[in-house]
Amino acid sequence: FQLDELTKYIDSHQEEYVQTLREWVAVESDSSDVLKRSEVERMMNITAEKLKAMGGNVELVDIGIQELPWGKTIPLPKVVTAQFGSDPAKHTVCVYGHVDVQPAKKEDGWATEPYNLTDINGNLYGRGASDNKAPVLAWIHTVQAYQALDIELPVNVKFVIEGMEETGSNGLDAMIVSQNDTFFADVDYIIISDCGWLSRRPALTYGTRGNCYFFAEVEGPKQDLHSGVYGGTVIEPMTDLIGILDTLISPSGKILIPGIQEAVSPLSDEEWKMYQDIEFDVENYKRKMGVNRLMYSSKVDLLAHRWRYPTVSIHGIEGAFSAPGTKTVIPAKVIAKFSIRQVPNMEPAIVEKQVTDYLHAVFGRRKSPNKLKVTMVIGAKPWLADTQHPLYEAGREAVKKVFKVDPDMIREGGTIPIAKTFQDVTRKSIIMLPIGAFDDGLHSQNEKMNRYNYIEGTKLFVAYLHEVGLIKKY
Ligand SMILES: C[C@H](N)C(=O)N[C@@H](Cc1c[nH]cn1)C(=O)O
Ligand SMILES: [Zn+2]
Ligand SMILES: [Zn+2]
Repeated sequence: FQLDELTKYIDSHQEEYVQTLREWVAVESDSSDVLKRSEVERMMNITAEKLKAMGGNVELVDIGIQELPWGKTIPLPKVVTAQFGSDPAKHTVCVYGHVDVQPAKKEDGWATEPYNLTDINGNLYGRGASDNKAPVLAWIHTVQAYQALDIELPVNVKFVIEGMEETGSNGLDAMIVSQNDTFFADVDYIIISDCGWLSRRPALTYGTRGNCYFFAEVEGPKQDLHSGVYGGTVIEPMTDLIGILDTLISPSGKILIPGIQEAVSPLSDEEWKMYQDIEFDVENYKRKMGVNRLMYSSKVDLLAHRWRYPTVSIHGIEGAFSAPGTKTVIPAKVIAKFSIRQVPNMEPAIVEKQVTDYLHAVFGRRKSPNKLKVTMVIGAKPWLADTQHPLYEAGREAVKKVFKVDPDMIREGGTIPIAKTFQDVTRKSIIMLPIGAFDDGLHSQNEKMNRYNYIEGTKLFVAYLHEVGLIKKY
């Protein structure tokens, strides 16, 4: 296996790889903002063109429309599929990734322009750099490196690249179902590189949490009111909303919604031991976040609550006054956005009912004349893999070859909404092979991808394809 040759090729092309990442980051492909939809479309076209230029069999698949909360519809961004090689004697892997991003504005507190990739001491700052543009590019460059050196690909490689992951992968489930007997028929394994390591040690990821994302809307007066003129006489929607939000989770992190905590299996002795053996520097974790105390102090508790217990997060309130200044208004309608990260044994449909029933019961006790509406807008399931599968063995070997260490076996607290659908519909095995660093700041200000992770990650992918090619084909 010509790993040295491929490694040299990757090293000598790193400036070109960074430049392509710069071009990709410059596209504001924020899928949560419908006004940016044309940018997401542009990003899908750029991705398709890149794969076509490499000789792939590429399609832009129409996945229908998105229903917006206010009754309108808009087309969903097309999904890019591509294929390199169709040798029946080889395994076929399907690499999944996304090229949409979370929102970002300089005034959120970025030190650099979020859509202008900026290299500071080998940190490539930019929205979507780590989540998930660089890892997608690293996979594309992997195929390109094999092609450029005229080294036969050890496996057939397919790609599924989408533009709606950050809003729950709308439309992708249906596409997988409809193409299960066509595009996915000859796929043996699915590879996802959309998460990060836990420390400086490379890792293989075997689980993700799901996410149930809710809107809770409280509507009262027909329009906003002067708080001096009307305050004290009107029952304020915001007060109702804050009141019910405060009943979701206790200050010590206990979820108060009946049925949620009860569905979760306790940590087994084996898991406890595994977590205990993982390298995880709690002090560094706190320092990186800029906090002096966490919800738990032990490493095992922290990892368990990050990976395999559910949690509630409150993200924001639409309609609330949030600009600088001192506007004295009583908002007429406010919509809270909160989500529950769930774990195996929890079902989004059941969580939806538990949350809706509970909030209506709590709201009912307030005897408010205002109206409450609770909607679950994303119901993404958790995912768990079999770490004894040859895909993981191949991962361990590839990490050892490239980084000269054994990988950590970790779970991811975040969600890859489509992972469980891939598993259930295609019945193929999945591996998550992350290349992001532990401190990349996904979804946050100053997101970055380390040049080191980007380039060494590409080498890892090159080695990984070789290892998968060695798995016995029955
Ligand atoms: C882990 C992955 N890179 C990611 O950031 N996923 C998002 C997906 C999501 C879940 N609900 C809405 N979007 C995440 O975990 O927040
Ligand atoms: Zn992602
Ligand atoms: Zn993300």
